[in-house]
Amino acid sequence: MGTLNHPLRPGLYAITDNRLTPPDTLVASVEAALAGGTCLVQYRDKQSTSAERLRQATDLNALCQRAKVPLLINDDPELALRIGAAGVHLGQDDVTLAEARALLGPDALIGITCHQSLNLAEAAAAGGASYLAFGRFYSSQTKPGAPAAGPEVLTDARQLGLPVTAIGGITLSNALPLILAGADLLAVVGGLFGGSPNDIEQRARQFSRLFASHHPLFTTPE
Ligand SMILES: Cc1ncc(COP(=O)(O)OP(=O)(O)O)c(N)n1
Ligand SMILES: Cc1nc(C(=O)O)sc1CCOP(=O)(O)O
Ligand SMILES: [Mg+2]
Repeated sequence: MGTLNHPLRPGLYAITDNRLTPPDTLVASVEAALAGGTCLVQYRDKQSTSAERLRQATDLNALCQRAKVPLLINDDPELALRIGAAGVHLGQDDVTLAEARALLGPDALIGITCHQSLNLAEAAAAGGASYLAFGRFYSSQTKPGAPAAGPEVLTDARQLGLPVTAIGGITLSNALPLILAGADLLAVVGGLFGGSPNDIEQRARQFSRLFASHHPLFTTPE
């Protein structure tokens, strides 16, 4: 991961959720996650109105810029462009990588969902993706219907030379095998923002410690 020319650091990738990080607690929750060492944030909200999404994403972008942590917008390159976010995360049924890259430019971070498929990952890498996301690895309350994946795909995907992200049902108890299999980033919703809001910072710090102990390229932020 560190040999490539991109600003992604290995570590915890926090993803927001309308149910677990509702509008009134969104900023405080992400602030706590950042204080615990989160190194990438995704704003994912499939329920709010466009106006609400604009306001929330704008607030998060200011927070993430202060923390020098990239903010990605799920599904919506136009919102990312409008607020000056670092990039987007796109699934196989979303706007294409080529369209998003054309809109956002060469420096934008664009992550692509590859499920369990090295073929999808190869296509995403050839098309200029910034990272490859695989999952879901465990059962997920946030997205129960996501197709299942096994950790070997993380190991195999490392040959493509892009940061490898794991997602789906990840908690502090089941995260380590994914890091050991080759994940550079662990994308987490429920395992970070579920449970007591008072413990978000501590949970983020414990995820960060797992990376510090087990990922060869982990660095603490400046
Ligand atoms: C890091 C990361 N990986 C996968 C996804 C899922 O994206 P997608 O398949 O487009 O599904 P939705 O998130 O849009 O429901 C993700 N968001 N982030
Ligand atoms: C948004 C999403 N995408 C997935 C995939 O496998 O593509 S799993 C998932 C949900 C992640 O939330 P949690 O950490 O609560 O399981
Ligand atoms: Mg999507």
